[in-house]
Amino acid sequence: MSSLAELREGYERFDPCAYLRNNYLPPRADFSSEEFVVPWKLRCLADTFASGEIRGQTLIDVGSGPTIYQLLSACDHFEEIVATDYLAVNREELGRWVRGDPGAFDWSPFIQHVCKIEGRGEPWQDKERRLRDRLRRILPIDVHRPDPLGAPLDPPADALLSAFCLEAVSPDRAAFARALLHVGSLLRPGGHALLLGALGESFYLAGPARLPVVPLALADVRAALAGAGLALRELRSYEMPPALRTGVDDVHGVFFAHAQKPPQGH
Ligand SMILES: C[S@@+](CC[C@H](N)C(=O)[O-])C[C@H]1O[C@@H](n2cnc3c(N)ncnc32)[C@H](O)[C@@H]1O
Ligand SMILES: O=S(=O)(c1ccc2c(c1)CN[C@@H](CF)C2)N1CCSCC1
Repeated sequence: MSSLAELREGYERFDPCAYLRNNYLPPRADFSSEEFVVPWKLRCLADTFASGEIRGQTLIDVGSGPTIYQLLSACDHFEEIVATDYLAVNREELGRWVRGDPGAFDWSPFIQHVCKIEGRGEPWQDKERRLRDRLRRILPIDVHRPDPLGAPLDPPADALLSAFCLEAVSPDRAAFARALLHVGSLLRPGGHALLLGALGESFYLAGPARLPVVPLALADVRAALAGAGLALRELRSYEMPPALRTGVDDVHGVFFAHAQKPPQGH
């Protein structure tokens, strides 16, 4: 079993470029069929935001890493997007994309796919510009702290999103549940939490880093949400096809959870 110290040491070797190459370029970045993981994951988010129920001033993304795909549907429904990560190298990579620096990762295939499935005929450049305009803060975070940002978010977020973070930074299921409780404190009463994550994964590679992951089942996700006082609205899962098991990790599936913090006084 890993420890927090081992995890922190592992993340000091995390290479954002290798991580992006492993997960966000072909074969995993395959948009050709709804059966592949990218369309499934982006559709989960697009469908959830399409209702219009989840909206407000601020959405916080916990453990953003060097990626922005997870924010493409959200950015139409919040005035401000706050990205967060533990590593400066990831916050710097996000900053390069926001500024449109040369050499920043090209997310255009993901932006084009989201515009296609949202079905409004929106030019992908418009969505790219809107996310760049609304992604205004990129903050350090540690989900193992009761106050993950070091100070309360004022005002609390109207929505929280987190993708492939909590299980990838927790040594065991109890730590995963505690981390969810900690980040839940960033959310206002009545706010929505959207979680994407790995099922049955025990490790992943990011260049010289080999990171331990706590292998989760759907029951563990349910239990952690309940323990964090978040009422489950929807829980979906996807089985990773053999073609997408490329050796960069041993992920078996992906989950998508939509939960809600009870309104004040409940
Ligand atoms: C597997 S990556 C997920 C990145 C991105 N959200 C995605 O969907 O691909 C996990 C992220 O958690 C970050 N991380 C590591 N330790 C953390 C901690 N204690 N608190 C918050 N984030 C942490 C890492 O820097 C990394 O960017
Ligand atoms: O599901 S993915 O293949 C994916 C995306 C990210 C990750 C994994 C899998 C599994 N290992 C995680 C380590 F924490 C990170 N995917 C990559 C293309 S876009 C949709 C998400």
